[in-house]
Amino acid sequence: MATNGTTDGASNSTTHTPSQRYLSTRGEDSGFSFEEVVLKGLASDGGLYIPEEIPQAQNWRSWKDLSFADLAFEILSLYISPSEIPPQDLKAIIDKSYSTFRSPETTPLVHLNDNLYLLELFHGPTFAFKDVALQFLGNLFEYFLVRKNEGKVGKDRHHLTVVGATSGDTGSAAIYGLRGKKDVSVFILHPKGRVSPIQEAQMTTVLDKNVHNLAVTGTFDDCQDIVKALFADKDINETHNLGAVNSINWARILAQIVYYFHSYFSLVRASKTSPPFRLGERVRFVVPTGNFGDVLAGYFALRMGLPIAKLVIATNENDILHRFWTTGRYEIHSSQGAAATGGLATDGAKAHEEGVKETLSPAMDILVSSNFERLLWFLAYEYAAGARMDNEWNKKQAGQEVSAWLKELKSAGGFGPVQRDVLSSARTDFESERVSDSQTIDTIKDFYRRKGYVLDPHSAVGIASALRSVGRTGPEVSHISLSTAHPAKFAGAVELALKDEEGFDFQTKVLPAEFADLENQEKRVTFVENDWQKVRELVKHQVEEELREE
Ligand SMILES: Cc1ncc(COP(=O)(O)O)c(C=O)c1O
Ligand SMILES: N[C@@H](CCOP(=O)(O)O)C(=O)O
Repeated sequence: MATNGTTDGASNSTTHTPSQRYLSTRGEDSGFSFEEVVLKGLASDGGLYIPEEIPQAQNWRSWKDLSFADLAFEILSLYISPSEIPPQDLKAIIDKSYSTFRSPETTPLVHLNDNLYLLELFHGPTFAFKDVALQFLGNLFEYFLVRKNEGKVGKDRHHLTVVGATSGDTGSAAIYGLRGKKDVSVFILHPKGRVSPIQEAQMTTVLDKNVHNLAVTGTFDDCQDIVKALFADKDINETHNLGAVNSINWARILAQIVYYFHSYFSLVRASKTSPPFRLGERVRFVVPTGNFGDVLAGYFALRMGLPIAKLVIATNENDILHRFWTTGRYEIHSSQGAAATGGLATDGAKAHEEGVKETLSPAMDILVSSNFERLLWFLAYEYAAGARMDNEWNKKQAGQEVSAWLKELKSAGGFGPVQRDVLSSARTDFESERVSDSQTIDTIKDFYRRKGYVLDPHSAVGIASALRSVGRTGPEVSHISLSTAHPAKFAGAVELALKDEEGFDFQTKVLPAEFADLENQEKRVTFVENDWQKVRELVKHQVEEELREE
């Protein structure tokens, strides 16, 4: 049972509905409040937090004409008890979070052709979909800290030490969500030399005292492992109140559910087909996927009752998820690759070096997708529920099964094949695609030639997958493909695809004014080895310095 935070397990059970109480995917912890879950990030048993129940959006049809912020309020209220955040406060946090977006619709839907639509998620401060959740999470952290620290001074104040790993986009979105905020230090680890120059500049040119960029000699998975090792370390956890900005933090997933509903309603309003798309009709969403956070939010929307026919997972050549949906095995290396190298690599760092491919969609160059664990829990729960009606027993079983799978992933580099019913249940809601770099380039070219539209490489992975999906369903099924970043963030891939196109000029056609001088500005970054204990000491030292200067 939860013991810290503003509410305890006992009072939670009376003031919070089951969808407003949280448990760990590894089964040991339950009964947490939203505030506890947001501030802790990762459960102490190493699991991820999920709501005890997914709420039904009974009135979803009546939300059709709501603004993005009003819709967010309706959806978030199902997961956050008013006894924790009073409705007027939640509304104010949401309004503040989306006031920084450049588009009045926040996440506009663009018609590409026939029944194919692109959901532009990059109109926030850092031009990536991460802003949707991280503007909200930054304001949420601030809200909780102000409340915790009321009337407190000096060492009595609760100081949050945020640690996050990034392959480029989460880092800058988190930094823009938290820069200059009181009582928070932010440490962002990125793989040195493996993020795009604009992404690197977006992060390292922020010179606020509470922002620390660490360039790690390694891959994104190494950075993610360091973050998880810090969360698992009692020492720093007890002294530094670690907080998470990666999608291991439940608030990230929660905020992303909103744009599935919002884009569905935009489609109803702006349908270009005859007969038009009607409220209640089912749609397919296609999601460029790395850490499985974005598409998991779609799964929650589906389970809440939004008519989603399928969620299509679009991976690049780092295709662990596509291989799972194809074979039922979740393995860092494909069995073929393992055979070639004499077996599965069991050393984490070595597995990452050998396994991750550098692609033209670098933000998705991820070997192990952390949020997949959350889906595994729901799959394991359904499997258990098929055999027994006892809800509590089923939850326990699900936690144990997830723990066993994750243990095997760690020790043997993979697990599976999972039970046939588990795989078929995964296939009911999801399909998967793998898109190569050359297909990514062809898609960017093709859409520029046909529509004059410049896709970023991640969104192009989505569109290439969407076209395959349309090939299976026929053109009568509507598809919404998520556009996860502005093309200017990935100049290399975009120029490679379009440099020979007549009249194409990156500076005038793609680059927003906000990026024009970014790379020439003063930067601050610390280089670190791929060693979590060294990172721990650095974090401690820099927080101490920061607090001393206050
Ligand atoms: C531009 C871009 N597209 C897609 C993704 C994949 O999203 P997710 O990790 O939520 O699957 C990321 C990073 O996570 C990203 O930065
Ligand atoms: N692509 C991400 C990787 C981190 O994923 P997250 O969604 O778990 O924060 C990035 O751009 O950093």
